[in-house]
Amino acid sequence: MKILICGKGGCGKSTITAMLGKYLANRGYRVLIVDADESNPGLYRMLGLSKTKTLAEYLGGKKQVKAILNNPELPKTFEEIPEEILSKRENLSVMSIGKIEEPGEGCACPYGALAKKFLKSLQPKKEEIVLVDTEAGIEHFGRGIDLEVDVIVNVAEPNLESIELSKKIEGLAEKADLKHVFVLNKALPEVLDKINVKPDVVIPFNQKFIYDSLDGKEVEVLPQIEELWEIIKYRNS
Ligand SMILES: Nc1ncnc2c1ncn2[C@@H]1O[C@H](COP(=O)(O)OP(=O)(O)OP(=O)(O)O)[C@@H](O)[C@H]1O
Repeated sequence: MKILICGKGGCGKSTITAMLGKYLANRGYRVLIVDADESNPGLYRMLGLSKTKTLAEYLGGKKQVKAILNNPELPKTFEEIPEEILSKRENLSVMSIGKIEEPGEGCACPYGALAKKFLKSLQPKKEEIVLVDTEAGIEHFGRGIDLEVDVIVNVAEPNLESIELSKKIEGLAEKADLKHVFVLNKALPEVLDKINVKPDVVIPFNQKFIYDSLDGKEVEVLPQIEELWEIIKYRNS
């Protein structure tokens, strides 16, 4: 199964991706986390893993990626993914599509196109799960990355802008006939009375995440992730 995690900037996409990845790996699934956010540095830290070469670097850099996109030979199975782009712990792996590193290096579109082709090519087996952590906003819908996954996890935090964006994501997912799960993250007591949407899963505000982030520690899996996984499975059945 391929699952994409999206939402407004800072709503907790990487935190939820990391928690879900760790939870599923502990349950015995083979998990591949694909970092498709061209600017996000936090995901590897949250998993307690170190960074590796990106897929774009492995292919020879951005210029090379543009050429390869016309005729890509990309992995179809987990086994075909080059070891040097994977950071691993037991049955949990993480890889990155490509990062913006230099001022004036141009837009991230080639990385978006590469992410789409990579996800289209990769066909996970029954006990294999691919989790895609996207960049903030809805650019990935425009790029068609969402069309390559089975379920979308739409994350919002309790502020008007984040909830409005999640409603837009819900509308786009419905238009494209995509299965989706709505998660309200960083929820504070009584916040549900103040918002006009009903989340599938509510993840509470957890002060420990702030300290863990400052201390460079990996995230601990909250109990609500089990509920999230049950709903994902149900929506995908
Ligand atoms: N449930 C939570 N309670 C408290 N803090 C949280 C919670 N979830 C995430 N955070 C914190 O919010 C911040 C942003 O989280 P995260 O990096 O996961 O968001 P993101 O949506 O991936 O961000 P970006 O859009 O920059 O990629 C981090 O400091 C993280 O520790």
